[in-house]
Amino acid sequence: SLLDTFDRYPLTFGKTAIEHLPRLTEAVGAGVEFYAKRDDCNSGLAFGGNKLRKLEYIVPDAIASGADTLVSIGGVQSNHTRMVAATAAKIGMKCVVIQEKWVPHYDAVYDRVGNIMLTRLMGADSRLVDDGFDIGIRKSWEDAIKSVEDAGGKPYPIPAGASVHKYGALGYVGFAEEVAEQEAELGFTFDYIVVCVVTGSTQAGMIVGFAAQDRADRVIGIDASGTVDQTRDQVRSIVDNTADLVGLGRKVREDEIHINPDYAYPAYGVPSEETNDAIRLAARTEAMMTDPVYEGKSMQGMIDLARKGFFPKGSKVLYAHLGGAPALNGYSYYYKDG
Ligand SMILES: Cc1ncc(COP(=O)(O)O)c(CNC2(C(=O)O)CC2)c1O
Repeated sequence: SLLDTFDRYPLTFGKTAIEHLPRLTEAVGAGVEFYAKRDDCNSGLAFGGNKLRKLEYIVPDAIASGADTLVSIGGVQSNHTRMVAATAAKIGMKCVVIQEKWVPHYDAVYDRVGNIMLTRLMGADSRLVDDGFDIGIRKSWEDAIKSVEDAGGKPYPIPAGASVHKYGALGYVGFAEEVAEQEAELGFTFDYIVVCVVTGSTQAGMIVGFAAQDRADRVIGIDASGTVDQTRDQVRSIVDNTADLVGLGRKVREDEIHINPDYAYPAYGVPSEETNDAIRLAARTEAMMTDPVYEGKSMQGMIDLARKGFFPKGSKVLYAHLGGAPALNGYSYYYKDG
């Protein structure tokens, strides 16, 4: 394995299930077989999700550093900060998370349900800040790190989505290896993997992992940031850093990195009617819950691309479900009539 020399701190139940989605396949009727790999059901830690797969390779470094406080950042309904809070609770560290105003919302309960409620219940110090959406390094996060030091604590910084962290993509290198193992059991291989991309190390890890299997170009990223140039740059740099770190032995080519910008509209964290239609279709055909910020948009993209013939007839498409359902509670006004 490309990960033999890296320590992993178990935060998940191990291999995540791959399931066939026959009713969604039939409803879309594009001659493409849909499957899902359920990283949204990967752990008992506060409803799980993709960040726990990433954090398994970050926690050993945090413990080795002698830190006592994990410090991270996200939007008000960030899944990432919820999973950092869960990790801190599980490993016995304190947690400070910055929740920036990444989404122009109008629901009165947006900052007290879903992810931020879970984060608070797990004892994290969740600090609301008015700064807007940006996947980059933020002053609010740097100030939080300093505030922990000023209070005599030992902070361990984790950037947004744990993406630009040195080890931030290793978890999803492992995802690619896991898929190959499961394909051997299934007796077939997937033609495409569809994944939501925002801060980038989920898709970047998959690209490096699948590059070792000569199929990096089968990873189709669906941007949900709405700032796709910044996301693309970040994916590129994480791919290069991670390829070096794991010893891939070659550079991943530009034409092996696919990020589709067409489904992030109208803005980060704001679902379009088409996004909500995709959420409803997956819910009604497979009882599979996706969210209006992330997975609803990658589900919308996968369905639309299938309907447009992007995937050749007979293709087997694997949907990477990365989590996100708790945020639905901050968007109830969209679904009050079903
Ligand atoms: C459910 C879900 N699906 C996909 C993604 C995108 O993953 P990347 O950030 O690794 O590209 C997130 C991220 N969420 C962020 C957060 O703060 O929650 C990092 C942005 C996600 O939570």
